[in-house]
Amino acid sequence: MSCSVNIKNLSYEINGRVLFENLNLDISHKEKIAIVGSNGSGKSSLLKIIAGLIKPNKGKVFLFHEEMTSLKEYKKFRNEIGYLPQDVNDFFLCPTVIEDIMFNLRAKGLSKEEVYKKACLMLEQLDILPLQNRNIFDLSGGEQKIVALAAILISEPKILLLDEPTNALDDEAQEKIINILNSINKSMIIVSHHKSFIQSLTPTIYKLNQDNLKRL
Ligand SMILES: Nc1ncnc2c1ncn2[C@@H]1O[C@H](COP(=O)(O)OP(=O)(O)OP(=O)(O)O)[C@@H](O)[C@H]1O
Repeated sequence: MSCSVNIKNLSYEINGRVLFENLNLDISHKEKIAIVGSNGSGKSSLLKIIAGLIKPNKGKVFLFHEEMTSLKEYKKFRNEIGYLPQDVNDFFLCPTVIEDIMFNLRAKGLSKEEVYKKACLMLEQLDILPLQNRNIFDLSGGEQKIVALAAILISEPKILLLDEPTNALDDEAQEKIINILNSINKSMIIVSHHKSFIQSLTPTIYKLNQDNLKRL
């Protein structure tokens, strides 16, 4: 089976505390998996390693069968990975919602008109079109989370790494996110404490527990 992400014997420790050791995980092309685990077990750290934001102490990460030997190596896959951090405060690059959502596609050289149309469509899909001219930093935490997700989804990355995507979202917004993520046929790793949310997205759930990943 073709794999998007392969993790081999990954170990990570921070401040002398081992978060995981010799961890292995394979995520197939277009497979969705969820990772659960108690607070501080290392779920966000694992996602950051896969996203190329921090380096593991040991082990290998392969993206699309290519080994990521250094953080620099991730550059060529920047457009293929959509990483939603748990805390989106530092995520945004532009002051207004519409500018931020348009940023990546504009940077790729697409015309302003084309990108604006796509951005409005994405905002409409997520039911946040009225927010388009708002200053991002005036938005609520939940609104910011949906805007960040819109900014990721518009670039159509091949792998989505979503850290607590429903954190701070009301029931209606959660339902919308579930529908959108279910309609996307991409590889996804979803970290969440929200059981029913996870179950509505994937039957493949792993628990990060006592240094290793166990399939539930
Ligand atoms: N930059 C850092 N400096 C020091 N300690 C860190 C750092 N990043 C993470 N940690 C520690 O590593 C441990 C794992 O953190 P991580 O955020 O990966 O856990 P988590 O499973 O995602 O937790 P939660 O479910 O609470 O979000 C925690 O004890 C955290 O305090």
